[in-house]
Amino acid sequence: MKLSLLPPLIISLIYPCILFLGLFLSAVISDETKSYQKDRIYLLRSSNIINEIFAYNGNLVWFILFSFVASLQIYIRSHTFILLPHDIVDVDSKENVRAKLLKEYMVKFLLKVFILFVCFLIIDNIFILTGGSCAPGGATRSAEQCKALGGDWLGGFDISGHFCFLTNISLILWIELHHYSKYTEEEELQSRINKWIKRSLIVVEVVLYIWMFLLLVTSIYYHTILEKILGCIMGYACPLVMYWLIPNQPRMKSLLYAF
Ligand SMILES: CCCCCCCC/C=C\CCCCCCCC(=O)SCCNC(=O)CCNC(=O)[C@H](O)C(C)(C)COP(=O)(O)O
Ligand SMILES: Nc1ncnc2c1ncn2[C@@H]1O[C@H](COP(=O)(O)O)[C@@H](OP(=O)(O)O)[C@H]1O
Repeated sequence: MKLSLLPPLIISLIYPCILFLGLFLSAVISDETKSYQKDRIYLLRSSNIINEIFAYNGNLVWFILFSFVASLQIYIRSHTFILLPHDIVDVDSKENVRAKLLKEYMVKFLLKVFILFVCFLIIDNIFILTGGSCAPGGATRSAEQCKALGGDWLGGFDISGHFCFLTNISLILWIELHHYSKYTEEEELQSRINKWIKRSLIVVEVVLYIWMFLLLVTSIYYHTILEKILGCIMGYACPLVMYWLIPNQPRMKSLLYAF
């Protein structure tokens, strides 16, 4: 069963499930065992290559995958116009569809950047306000910049950036994959999709599963319970705005989206 065929509401339940599974495992595994495992098992360390590539460079990974899925949707939706008899659809409407969809995806990208910027502004300032800082003596108020400066982000209430970030970027891709799967199914286009596109979509889903794995590790081995729960809740900021708030505001939807 392809997860992307499930309704977005069902897909969005994946992340609380990962959180609570991790919280359960974290509760049944002793702190000594968790500490021993983090020291001995490479994939549980903060410096592991999967965390470095898919979390710390997650924005680049996400941008590549989002650009692919967006381009695919723009192509397939305007391509469907080409399949219709020209007396129904003229070239202008095909170009018009492409322009509208391009605008929609540029807006979605900007919204993701802006919403994550606000989320991490909140996370980092709560950390600072609760006594946290970048050590040694770093003046930065950003966890990301602190890490870039080689500092240690210590001492405050540290809402999980991994849960906030990876849940947001994953849900955007899951919902776009759902829109694509639903459209190709409705238009009976599956047989017309070449194997390279199908293989590329599998790569997108593999990355989504890698992000799920990272979040399970986060939930078992890192942070306090409340830091993870709040991080997971903040993980719904982008999908709520992009796929619920705007689509349910007709004027905003017509201004910002294609249809
Ligand atoms: C017309 C459409 C309307 C759109 C709305 C306005 C659009 C305007 C666009 C932008 C507005 C200005 C916003 C400024 C953006 C400046 C660029 C940024 O700073 S975006 C950065 C957001 N932050 C992230 O993406 C953080 C990613 N997080 C990480 O990489 C973290 O290191 C980690 C989560 C992987 C690990 O966290 P840590 O706590 O362990 O360090
Ligand atoms: N799945 C995971 N794998 C490895 N390290 C993780 C992780 N989830 C969180 N961490 C580490 O836990 C710390 C806080 O993460 P976050 O706030 O993003 O949830 C970060 O370590 P550092 O403090 O060494 O950067 C981060 O790398």
